Amino acid sequence: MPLPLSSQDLLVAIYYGTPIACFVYFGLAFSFTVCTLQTQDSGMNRQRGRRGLMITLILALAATYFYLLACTAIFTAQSLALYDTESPAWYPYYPTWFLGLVAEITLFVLSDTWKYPSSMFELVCIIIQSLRAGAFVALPMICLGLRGNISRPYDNADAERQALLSKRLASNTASSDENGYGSIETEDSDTADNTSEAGSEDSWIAREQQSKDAIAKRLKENGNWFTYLNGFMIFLPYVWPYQSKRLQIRALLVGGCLLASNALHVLVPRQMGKMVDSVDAYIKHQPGSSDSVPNVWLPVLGYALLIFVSGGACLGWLRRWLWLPVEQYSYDAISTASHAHLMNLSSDFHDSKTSSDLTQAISGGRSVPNLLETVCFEVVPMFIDLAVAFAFLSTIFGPLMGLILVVEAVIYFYVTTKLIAFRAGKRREYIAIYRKEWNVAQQSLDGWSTASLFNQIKHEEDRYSLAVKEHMASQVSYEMSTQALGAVQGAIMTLGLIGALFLGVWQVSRQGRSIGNLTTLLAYWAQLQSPLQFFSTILRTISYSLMDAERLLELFQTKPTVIDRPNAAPLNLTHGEVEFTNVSFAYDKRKPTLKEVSFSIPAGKTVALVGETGGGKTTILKMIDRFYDVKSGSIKIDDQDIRDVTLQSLRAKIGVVPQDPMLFNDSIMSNLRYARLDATDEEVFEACKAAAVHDKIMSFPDGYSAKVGDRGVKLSGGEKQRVAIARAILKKPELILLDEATSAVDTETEVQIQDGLKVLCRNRTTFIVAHRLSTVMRADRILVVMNGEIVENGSHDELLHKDGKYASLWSKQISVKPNDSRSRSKSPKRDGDLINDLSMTQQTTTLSKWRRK
Ligand SMILES: Nc1ncnc2c1ncn2[C@@H]1O[C@H](COP(=O)(O)OP(=O)(O)OP(=O)(O)O)[C@@H](O)[C@H]1O
Repeated sequence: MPLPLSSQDLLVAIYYGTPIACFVYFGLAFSFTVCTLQTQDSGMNRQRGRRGLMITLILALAATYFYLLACTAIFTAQSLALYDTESPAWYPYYPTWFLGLVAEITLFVLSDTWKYPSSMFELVCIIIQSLRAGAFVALPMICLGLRGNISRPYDNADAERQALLSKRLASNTASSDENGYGSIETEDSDTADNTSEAGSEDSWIAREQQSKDAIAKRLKENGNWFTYLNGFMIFLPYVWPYQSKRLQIRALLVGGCLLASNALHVLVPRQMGKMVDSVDAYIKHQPGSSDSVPNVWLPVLGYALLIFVSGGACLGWLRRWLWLPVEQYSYDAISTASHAHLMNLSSDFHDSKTSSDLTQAISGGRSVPNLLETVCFEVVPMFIDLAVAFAFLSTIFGPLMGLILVVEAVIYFYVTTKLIAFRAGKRREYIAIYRKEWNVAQQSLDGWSTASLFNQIKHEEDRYSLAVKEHMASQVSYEMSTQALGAVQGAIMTLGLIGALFLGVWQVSRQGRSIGNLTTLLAYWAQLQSPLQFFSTILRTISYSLMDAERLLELFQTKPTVIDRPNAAPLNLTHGEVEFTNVSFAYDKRKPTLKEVSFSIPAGKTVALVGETGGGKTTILKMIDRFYDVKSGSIKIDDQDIRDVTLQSLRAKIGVVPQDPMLFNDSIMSNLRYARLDATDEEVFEACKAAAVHDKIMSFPDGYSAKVGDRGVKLSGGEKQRVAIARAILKKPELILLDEATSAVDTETEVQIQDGLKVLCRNRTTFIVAHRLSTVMRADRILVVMNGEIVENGSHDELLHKDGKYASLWSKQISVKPNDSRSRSKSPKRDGDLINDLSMTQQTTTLSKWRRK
């Protein structure tokens, strides 16, 4: 019985509309769950059997729809999503099953064939339709059964919005074979366990893992990708030129160029089709017919024009020209901001980072503009291209052609993402082995003299040769996995092209479509493949840029711990009296470094800090120039708490000679002038003479212009220390901190330096840290620092008299026991020298004198 027209229309509408509605709904809802990290609960993986049943049922559904590609696509996508998601949120699934059920029942009822099945085929169709309806009912029931089982042991309210990261990323504890959706599917996402293993050996891998963990942690805290990405808004002022209208216009014009490129991606193949059609019409034109002769040159000109506009000579060039200043603006803004931020962070930050961490943090500054450029210039145009292509191909060749494209793209993206994750393990292994080879080479070359001394050159050769072989083997494995990725991608694209060609050729040969249309299809299809080919590169760029951006964000969120208080005044240093009151401090709160340290140093006096190594002497100096702030208590200079004065004014008044002076890789002159940039050459020479280093410098072939090498490696330890002393003298500070300033010089040079130091320290409050007690015995006050406490305080004579810790240290240094009776001569006379290495006889005499008293 023929159906009324309205029922026919309804049938067609349901037949085609339902899969489209399901496709759109599932796509959007699933994407939303991914972006908001929504999951059901973590108990789902215990129900693997039932989940497997659901996946099988959905795949069977997909297979039964072989004649309706959209349905096959949607149910295949559902089963893949379910397979990939450990704890899925179900709302993207239920409505599609419900719609499927309603559509099946409606089609079943309206088609009437169930009443009078006229053939075996129709009977089979009825049975399949019934089974499908049954599956649509069974699926939610299995699902509800799962939820019922899960809700018992788990608190659903809490679990409802758990982050669906792969376990490793989310918690950094358990390992998981599967990546949850919502996780960052980076190249390395499946090889975390290897990472932690290699991490201890390879800082690069460890750093990468740290960034991933940071991303996972912040993602979990934020609850969804939108808020997570919103965290990067802190960088917006550095990326978007707020201050410059000119640059803003340029950026907008670049957007225009991109849209023009999208349009040209359609127009060029379309024009090619027109060109072919015009040539075809020209060939077919009958001489003498009433139709005008088709113009073949106009379409050619049009095509040539479009090709020119879309090429690097026009649009490409224009886009680059417009964008370059914007790119430079963001590079300038973000690099200088991150450098300035780093330079203003406090000691606790700098002490905890390696120099490569810090330089990477600055170079990572490019990551944010990179990320934005990749998304704006590659990802967004690629998706616009695909959307336009879907619309264009569906219009010209019908919805089936559009569907072929969508299916190809979805499969391509899915498989590429999975294969990239697989390849990541190989890549990590390859990089680790490559770096190992490099390390072996470097170590053996660096250790050439040791290898020669121990006659191990052959051993080093074998070691390197083995490392090269391992490298080669791993390269084969990595290259093959890369080729496999390319091969699978190529196969998917070829299958897509074959599908499109079959449909196109069929339409041209059987449905009278023009040959130009086929040309358009071929050209357009080929053009669409190129952005897809770069998808894996884009994915990797995004993944690395995101990691770098995360590091940069962490850096920007780190605040300096030592800062000027509001209304801090400049330090008014009149005399230089220093007072510590109950100062406590700890680098790590689990282990106190200074405990209730109190002492007072009158203006212009010299105080020496002595005691066991690691006792806290250097820390006391670091507290004075506020490399760290006290945790409790206070430090006052001339009655001003140093936390109430500006950092700049405090450090301007202090001259430091550190334990291990750091010199810049520049000339000696530049290093010396660093103390006072406007110092004249004569002043520098005077300072160097005072530090007994002038003659030494003059003996270098390049004199003061000699380069000191990285961190001053080209100078001996003693030369470096003397340059550091000269630098401190040049600064003309009012308070002086000498941290084992002469530990690396010989006794003779030390005697030379003492004159310079005498000049430097005269009438200035001076702190000296020293291990050689003979160098500080003339100090006005000696503080013995043990385990973070001042255990003794007094002059050299007083402390020897006390017969305590200092006396014991002194006796050890001069190799006599406290009650040794060998020495009975007189104490050395005070000559006012600050630093003086006494002869052994003198030292022994001094101690013995006090023992006798
Ligand atoms: N930046 C830091 N972070 C963590 N701990 C630190 C840091 N600097 C020093 N320490 C620890 O603090 C303690 C005191 O160190 P400090 O350098 O003040 O000792 P010191 O008395 O000067 O030793 P030395 O005579 O060997 O120079 C030591 O246990 C040291 O390991």
